[in-house]
Amino acid sequence: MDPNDILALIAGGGGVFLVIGAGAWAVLRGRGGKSPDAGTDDQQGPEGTGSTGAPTATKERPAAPTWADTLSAPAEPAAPPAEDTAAAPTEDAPTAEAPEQTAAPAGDEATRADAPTAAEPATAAVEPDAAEPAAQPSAQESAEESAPVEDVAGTPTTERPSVAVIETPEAPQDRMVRLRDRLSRSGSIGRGILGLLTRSTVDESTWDEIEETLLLADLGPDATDELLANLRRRIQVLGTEDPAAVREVLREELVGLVDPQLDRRIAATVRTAPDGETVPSVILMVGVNGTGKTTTVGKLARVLVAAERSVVLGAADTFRAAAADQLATWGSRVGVDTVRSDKDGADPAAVAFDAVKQGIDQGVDVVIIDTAGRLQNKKGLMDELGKVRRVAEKGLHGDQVAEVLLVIDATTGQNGMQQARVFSEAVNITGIVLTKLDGTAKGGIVVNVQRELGVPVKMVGLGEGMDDLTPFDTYSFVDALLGD
Ligand SMILES: Nc1nc2c(ncn2[C@@H]2O[C@H](COP(=O)(O)OP(=O)(O)OP(=O)(O)O)[C@@H](O)[C@H]2O)c(=O)[nH]1
Repeated sequence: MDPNDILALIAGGGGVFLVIGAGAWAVLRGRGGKSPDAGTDDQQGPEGTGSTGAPTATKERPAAPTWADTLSAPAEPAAPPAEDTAAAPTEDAPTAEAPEQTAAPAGDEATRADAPTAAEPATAAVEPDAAEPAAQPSAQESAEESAPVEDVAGTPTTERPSVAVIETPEAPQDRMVRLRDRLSRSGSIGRGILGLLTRSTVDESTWDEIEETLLLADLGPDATDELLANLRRRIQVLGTEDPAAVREVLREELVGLVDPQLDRRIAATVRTAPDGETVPSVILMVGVNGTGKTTTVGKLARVLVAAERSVVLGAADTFRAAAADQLATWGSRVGVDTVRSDKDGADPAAVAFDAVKQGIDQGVDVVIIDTAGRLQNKKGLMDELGKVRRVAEKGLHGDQVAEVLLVIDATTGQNGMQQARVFSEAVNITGIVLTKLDGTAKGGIVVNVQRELGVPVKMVGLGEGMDDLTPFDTYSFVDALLGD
């Protein structure tokens, strides 16, 4: 992106925060050169400037990440495939291991872009499990090995798009502007709290009201306690006479909670498998039915096509017959093939296998697999998602699924959080897509879900439209919460 465009974007979004220092600008320019799509319009680096992430260090505001930044996760697989079910916890013992692994290390974002570490989200969630090495397949795997997948899948078919009607997705900058608009329209945590904090007297009942506001906004108890403690401390020193200063304190604290340091990139290019073969990045889309999985797969396919990545879609949501049609329609609009079964209720794992196979045969960058979310209990969910993943990986020449993105409906509050927990215990999630953020005033769920699952929100859905998907940007999000 042209530097003037970046400035225009920032200035258009929030004059209050026009504090881009020369250092931040230099970092932005420097990181632009590392974009894999250098020379295109979208060259700023990912959010986070290499600052420590402490609230007081967030005055500088880097430009929002573009799709080019977001689709730039390291392409090389770091480890042999893991066994999901081996690592999965029992019904009574929720796991806490995924969170630490997937948070990006604090430090220089620009360095990480060039030198991926094992702790990065694109690879960390598929670390080998010592208890059950991939070289010793389980009984379940052996059974899967001996059963030809076509038997359970029906005949795999590929829905080929008509070439005449391929659409061009909207530019990323426009999405950012809409993100701000829609969030600020849907109400704001920040405005309510600011009103309370700038009262002439901020007493205990005021703090109680602030706490209630934060909890109602789905921030979650831990983050609420932390924010309250920090605000109390800082407001005590600062006083409440200067509304602009109070607002800045609140902004800094919210930015710290949302955490600009998290690595929100998505693996979306071909990778070299352990045996030297070139394979696509496989993205598994999981989540409860109705959260927006199929829609998000369609939107993401558009984004990828706009970024000149080749894509195959896998309709592994075989529970709902219309889901495959829905997916094929999305694909056809941007010239992307959809692999599906001709049999209702076919084995989703077999469809995933076929999609990966076709992706490899066609030499595409990305295979996105849509899954069903209708599972009665955690055991069923683990079995199904574990199998989809394992079978998809059978064709990957020793590589692993690159991303498992959990789609969460932001309007579902605590219910959505509970579902998110179950999914993250069933399969190692590498990132979250928060949909329907356009329809809720409860933006606090971003903080809550990141803390709870230990993985970053990577994208947000802002409507039912084809281009209503955007990379998540901490600073735009916090500005939107604060309102203008
Ligand atoms: N407002 C809004 N609606 C959305 C968003 N994302 C998806 N939807 C809508 O949510 C509804 C469900 O979306 P689907 O993509 O079918 O959900 P799914 O998770 O695939 O559901 P199943 O196929 O039943 O598992 C549709 O009406 C979508 O248009 C969003 O970001 N904002």
